[in-house]
Amino acid sequence: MSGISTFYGGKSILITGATGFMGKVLMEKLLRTSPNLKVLYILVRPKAGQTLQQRVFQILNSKLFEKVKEVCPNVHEKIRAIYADLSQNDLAINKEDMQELLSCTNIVFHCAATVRFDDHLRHAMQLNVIATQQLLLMANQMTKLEAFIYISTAFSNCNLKHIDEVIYPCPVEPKKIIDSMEWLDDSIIEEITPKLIGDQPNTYTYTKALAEMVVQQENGNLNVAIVRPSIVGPTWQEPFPGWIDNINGPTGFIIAAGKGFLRSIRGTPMAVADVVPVDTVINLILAVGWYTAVHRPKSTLIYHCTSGNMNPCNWGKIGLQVLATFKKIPFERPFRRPNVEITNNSFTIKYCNAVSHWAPAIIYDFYLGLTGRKPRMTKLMNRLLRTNSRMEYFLNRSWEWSTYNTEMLMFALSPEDQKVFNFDMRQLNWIDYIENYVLGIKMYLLKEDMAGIPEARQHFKRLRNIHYLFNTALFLIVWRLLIARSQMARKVWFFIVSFCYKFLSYFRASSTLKA
Ligand SMILES: CCCCCCCCCCCCCCCCCCCC(=O)SCCNC(=O)CCNC(=O)[C@H](O)C(C)(C)COP(=O)(O)OP(=O)(O)OC[C@H]1O[C@@H](n2cnc3c(N)ncnc32)[C@H](O)[C@@H]1OP(=O)(O)O
Ligand SMILES: NC(=O)C1=CN([C@@H]2O[C@H](COP(=O)(O)OP(=O)(O)OC[C@H]3O[C@@H](n4cnc5c(N)ncnc54)[C@H](OP(=O)(O)O)[C@@H]3O)[C@@H](O)[C@H]2O)C=CC1
Repeated sequence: MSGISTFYGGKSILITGATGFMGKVLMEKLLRTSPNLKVLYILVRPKAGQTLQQRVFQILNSKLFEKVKEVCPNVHEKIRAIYADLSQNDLAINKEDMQELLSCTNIVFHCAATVRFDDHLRHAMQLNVIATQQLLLMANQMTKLEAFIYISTAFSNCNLKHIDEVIYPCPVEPKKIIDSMEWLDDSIIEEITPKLIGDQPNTYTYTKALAEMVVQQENGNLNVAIVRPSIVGPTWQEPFPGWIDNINGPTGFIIAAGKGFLRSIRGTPMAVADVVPVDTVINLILAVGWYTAVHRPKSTLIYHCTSGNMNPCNWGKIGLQVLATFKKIPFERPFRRPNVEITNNSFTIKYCNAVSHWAPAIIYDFYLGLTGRKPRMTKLMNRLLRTNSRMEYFLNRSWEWSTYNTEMLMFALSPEDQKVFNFDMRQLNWIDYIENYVLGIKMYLLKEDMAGIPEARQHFKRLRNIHYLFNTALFLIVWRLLIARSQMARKVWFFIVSFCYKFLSYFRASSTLKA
């Protein structure tokens, strides 16, 4: 039996962000490997017209939880959804619930955050920093608490090139920024944001760095650890490969490429693509929870969950593999044949933007307008290019993260735990992973039927033929115009035709002689 699974048995565990991408995988793994855990408290807010219960019901009835139900049929009873809104100062948890949390919780996994790069600093501060402070305040009053695990990001110090598993001080103390949020109005905050965030690329990485400082400063005597994953991708192995449910990070680009909207991405092909599978991240988080509670390290340990140092891949390779996979597993009804170049060449970018992005979008919108439908392609193109510009910072740089603590933890695990809670990135085969990534997007995000693949392949062939036909026609038209207007073009044309004629005559003569 796995020691980590046994450890979580009988425990009351509080998870924030359980309805998010990583939170769902965290709940799934906990319930599947420790079905005898006491209770999972999850802090949830109502959303999109759904109550807390409806949201939980929907999650538990999704494909992700199918295996859990086999080992833990009473899974619904194990989850206690508690109303909370992390954007409110007291987290909006009612008194009775608060009492129960304070007296029963053994472990806290704090995953909730706003992961938008361009959030208003006030909102990002509230969610990522102030809510973390509030949770620490609660944690300090939890009588049975064994460990508090904060999920940060490997990019919280992306202004540095080499990042160690330490907390780096921020230029302005988090407390000062928190205080200033109370009296500064939104427009002033907007004005001073670039100055405050300094060499951080956005409010997300900035507030995650501040939150780490808050965790360090306000942890009292708690057993605290911080996990820093890099770019989290779909599941690698568990509960099945390729599961994903949002379009963050590279996923949105893969969809836009597969549907034929996106033809070029501004980035450096050789830059390291530090993607880590979500199940690997969750395995590390659970191992960290166990280690922190059982071994009680004297200081706050930080664990990097990255791939670049152990098993690097770059954006260029990912792009090529994604394109190769589209041939095997095409998306349905693409706008054009998928073909993407990741480049920093400004001529190529400008050419692609004009010819491959804006021109088809404008023509298509014109066609939609003519046929009485609402134009939408130029709007979509605008958003895609804006998203690319927001991600550019991460697509043009490579970082080195040290992973001593993560490696130390790997050795601290029993052989059984190393298997059940595997976070060894060296074992990842990128080709298989990317293939499952594309497949997962098709099945779980786009909800396309696999039975439609032969038809999609036919559609691809038609698009390819249209592409060749269009290019040939374009070439002939341009050439015809050139010949009509330029003496030089006529000479070149005459030379090519006479060369071909001579070559053919020579070929025919030599074959007649042989016969
Ligand atoms: C052959 C293809 C090969 C492809 C491979 C190469 C691709 C390389 C991509 C590399 C990306 C690198 C990312 C690195 C990130 C590292 C940072 C650290 C990791 C983390 O800790 S955080 C988790 C990740 N966070 C995010 O990914 C950002 C979240 N999103 C945002 O911040 C905002 O959405 C964004 C991108 C700033 C856009 O904001 P805005 O313009 O206000 O638009 P909306 O949010 O309202 O969305 C509008 C529209 O766009 C869709 N959308 C959102 N995100 C993406 C996306 N990543 N790709 C494509 N489309 C996206 C969104 O759904 C909306 O569509 P609607 O139709 O609903 O209007
Ligand atoms: N995904 C990635 O690539 C990476 C993520 N991380 C970190 O991992 C953690 C989880 O990320 P991920 O799962 O991708 O993020 P998601 O955006 O998928 O999930 C965010 C979670 O936070 C919750 N949340 C947001 N606002 C509130 C609020 N006001 N009140 C209550 N809950 C709220 C969301 O709830 P709701 O469903 O109601 O919106 C959701 O459950 C974050 O801390 C992030 O910084 C770190 C590195 C990379």
